[in-house]
Amino acid sequence: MDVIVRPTSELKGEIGALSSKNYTTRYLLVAALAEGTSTVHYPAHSEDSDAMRRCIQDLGAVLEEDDEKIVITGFGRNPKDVKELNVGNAGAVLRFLMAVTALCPEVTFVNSYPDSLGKRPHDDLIEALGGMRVEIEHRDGKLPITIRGGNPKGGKIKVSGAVSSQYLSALLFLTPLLVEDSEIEVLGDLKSKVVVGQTLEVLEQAGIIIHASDDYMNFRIPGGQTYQAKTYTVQGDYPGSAAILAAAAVTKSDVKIFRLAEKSKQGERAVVDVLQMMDVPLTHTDGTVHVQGNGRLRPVEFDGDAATDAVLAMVAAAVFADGTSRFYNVENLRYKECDRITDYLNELRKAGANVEERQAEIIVHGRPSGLEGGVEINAHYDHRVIMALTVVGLRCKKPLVIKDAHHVAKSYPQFFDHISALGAAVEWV
Ligand SMILES: O=C(O)C1=C[C@@H](OP(=O)(O)O)[C@@H](O)[C@H](O)C1
Ligand SMILES: C=C(OP(=O)(O)O)C(=O)O
Repeated sequence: MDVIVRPTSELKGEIGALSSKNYTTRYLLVAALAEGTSTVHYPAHSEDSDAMRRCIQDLGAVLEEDDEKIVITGFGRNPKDVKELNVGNAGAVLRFLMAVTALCPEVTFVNSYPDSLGKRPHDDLIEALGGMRVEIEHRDGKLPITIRGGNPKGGKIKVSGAVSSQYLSALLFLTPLLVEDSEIEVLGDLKSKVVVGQTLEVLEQAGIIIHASDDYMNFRIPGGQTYQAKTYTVQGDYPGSAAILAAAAVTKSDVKIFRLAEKSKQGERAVVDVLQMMDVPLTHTDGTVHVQGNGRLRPVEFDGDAATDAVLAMVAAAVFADGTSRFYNVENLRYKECDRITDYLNELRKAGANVEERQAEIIVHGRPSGLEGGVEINAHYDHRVIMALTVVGLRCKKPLVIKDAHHVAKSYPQFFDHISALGAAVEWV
């Protein structure tokens, strides 16, 4: 399904933030790894969180849910001997479960999104697991992937963090369950380092002990641990809310988003600071971000690795700034649902934006007078491209048609409902 985004000058109203995708996937997983019954309040409902829900059920967790919570009885360190798992298009879910299914005799992860997740690399995790007595069959580091485990070993483990932090997080979920102690050394750079903080926070809440160096490059994990059954509450999601905040920043607006904790470990919380640096009038108190935009923005320079899933939304805002913005240290955006540098900038250019790419940088020459628009946008299966181009469409002179906009449901199925409730002229066709 496609969406038409028509020029919209004003946004007004209040919404509750969607629930965090990254915390939901983590809480569901630690609940499944626990022996006993855990409760997750306010879980996200999106394709990615549903993928984790489906897979842990396939692996033997028992779930009961109502509108507000999921009650999960875990399988502990004994997942069911399942033959096949389908994670949809969810990268983090795939990587976390590639590690956890090392406890199973043989599981194949199918390739249901050949043009998106099917193109993403998993070599660094495959290599690390390979050194842990796990045999892996794969197509050049990509899906479909078969994991033959059963009795993985700990000890000294090395993993590269240069492409994704998800490989390290995956090993942090698995290693506490191993018989022996483990030491994980991260090789090269560690990208999206802040997300590892979310993994450690959740592991600690689940009663797991991990000794981490301050720079997250070395870890000591005692073996033989048990995940405890607990009650968790999922916080609001900054990466999805970043798109709504960017939309409020590029229009004349009076928009409030509730449930965005000031003290969150989500790196994308930085979107609030970045918009402030861009002179967008806003306040952030008691978990509410209140934007009173006037459509005028100053350019900004920002290390995007600190807020990886909000970069596209911030770039969309910078498209209308009165000068040149630069988002650097963002190479790993190339290894997401699409190449979020080349593919995304091509779509922005179609709409009329003046943008340049480097291997690890996005440069935006702002056009405060707005863009021409009047074109069709290829979503590249990417929810964040869809949301960012919606922001841009609000300030195009002619409508943008976003093809296959239903892929927004990967993280934020209610996105178009929320933005239209604020007054954006968007329509499904
Ligand atoms: O661990 C996680 O849940 C995630 C880690 C990040 O990926 P990378 O570490 O690959 O950048 C982020 O972009 C993704 O949306 C979710
Ligand atoms: C990249 C993302 O997710 P994943 O890596 O889990 O597919 C995202 O949500 O933007």
